[in-house]
Amino acid sequence: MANKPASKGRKRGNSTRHPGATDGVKGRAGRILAKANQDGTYDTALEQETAVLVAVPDKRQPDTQTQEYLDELAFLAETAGAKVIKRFVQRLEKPDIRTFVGEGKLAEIKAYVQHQDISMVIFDDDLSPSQLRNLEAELQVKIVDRSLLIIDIFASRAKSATARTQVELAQYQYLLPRLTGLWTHLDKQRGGGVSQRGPGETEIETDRRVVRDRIDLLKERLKDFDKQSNTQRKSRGGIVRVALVGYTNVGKSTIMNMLSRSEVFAENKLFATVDSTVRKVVLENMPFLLSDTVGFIRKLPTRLIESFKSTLDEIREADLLVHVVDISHPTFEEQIAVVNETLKDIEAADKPMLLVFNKIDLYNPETPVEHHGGFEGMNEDEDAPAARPTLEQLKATYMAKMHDPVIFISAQERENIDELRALLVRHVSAIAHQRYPNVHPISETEED
Ligand SMILES: Nc1nc2c(ncn2[C@@H]2O[C@H](COP(=O)(O)OP(=O)(O)OP(=O)(O)O)[C@@H](O)[C@H]2O)c(=O)[nH]1
Ligand SMILES: [Mg+2]
Repeated sequence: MANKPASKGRKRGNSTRHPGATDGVKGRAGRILAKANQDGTYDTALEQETAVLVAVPDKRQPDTQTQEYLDELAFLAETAGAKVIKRFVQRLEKPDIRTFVGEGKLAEIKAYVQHQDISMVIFDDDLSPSQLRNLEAELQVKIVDRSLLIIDIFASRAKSATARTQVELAQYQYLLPRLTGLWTHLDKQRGGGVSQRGPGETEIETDRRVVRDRIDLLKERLKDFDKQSNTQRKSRGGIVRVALVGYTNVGKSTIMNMLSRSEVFAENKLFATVDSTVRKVVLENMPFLLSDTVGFIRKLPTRLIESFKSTLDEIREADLLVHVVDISHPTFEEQIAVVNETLKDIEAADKPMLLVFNKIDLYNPETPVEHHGGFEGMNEDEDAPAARPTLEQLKATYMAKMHDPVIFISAQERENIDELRALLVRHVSAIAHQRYPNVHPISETEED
């Protein structure tokens, strides 16, 4: 499958490549933290990589929020297999155009990285190609930005041919604008070859062409997958389609498993699900298709959204969305907003929706809120801890404020699950009756 160009005599680094990566652009479209096996599967990194995180919030962003964003970045890094050793924060009106952080902070990070033998520096934002280059040259370690980290996790999780192709497309699209001569110093470091030189402009041009060709090929391949899945979807007939959507790690797969008694991979890591899974569920004689989809996250790279079009079609074509929220998460309100924004981006925002607040077993009003703007009525810009509302207060607030139906459950502790089922049946039936006014639900015996 690989479209391998003749090597230009440049020495190969460690083969941390995506199976489809081209030799000419070695390593760059590969996983940053894990090695691809011969069979195309991935091992987690053999030696644990150590990382420092860097955030450059603007001056108005409260500290607690910065820390929460960094908590999430640390969780992402951990999911990708790296151990976070330290966090650096620099408040700036706007990031430095050349090196993202200012000169002094850069020197501080450099000293730390060298002294502690850190293997990578992870930025909570996306870096421009030139910032990335300058930082690599300056810090002499792997530089990872938020997009690359997320794409890397997706790469380790994607199982189906479609998801793998989508990830590979995202990898090459990320890589293309970043192909420049200065990339090679890292390989020099790794390989240590004395005679290594950076590639000349011609080689870079060749690399770019190879990558562009690859992108075209992957897009073509995805079109074919699209055709196949369109046919598949048509063959599903007029059965009502429900999609579980939500921020990553909120419990979508757990709910899917519970409702469909299937075994979808659920785990306390970000992006446990990258492939979408569709199951037929029958509740109270009402059949419908339930799909579990990839979780959303703050600053999900748009490229990734674009390349995951086929996966996101499950959401786009659903009749009903079940928006799952982790109510125990300190920033759950922001997560709701991120999900709604992403739904808008993929043009799926105007669908009927049920809002399911999950993990009520973990919700504890005693835990002080140590961040800004988590709840109704809190001062958005106050850093001072405030009391959390009780679950009852939250329920009352949300029932009153949302125009979508709202339900509070614990998928893990099986709390309020019958109510969730009843709510689903009610809404699915309404859609089915609207579609086929004269057809009554099938009985269990007729099913299948
Ligand atoms: N305490 C508690 N944990 C839960 C509940 N529901 C799910 N979890 C846990 O939350 C973690 C994430 O659950 P998943 O079902 O994988 O979440 P997801 O939304 O599918 O996540 P992604 O696929 O990564 O987007 C797992 O460790 C679950 O066991 C719940 O009601 N209470
Ligand atoms: Mg999942």
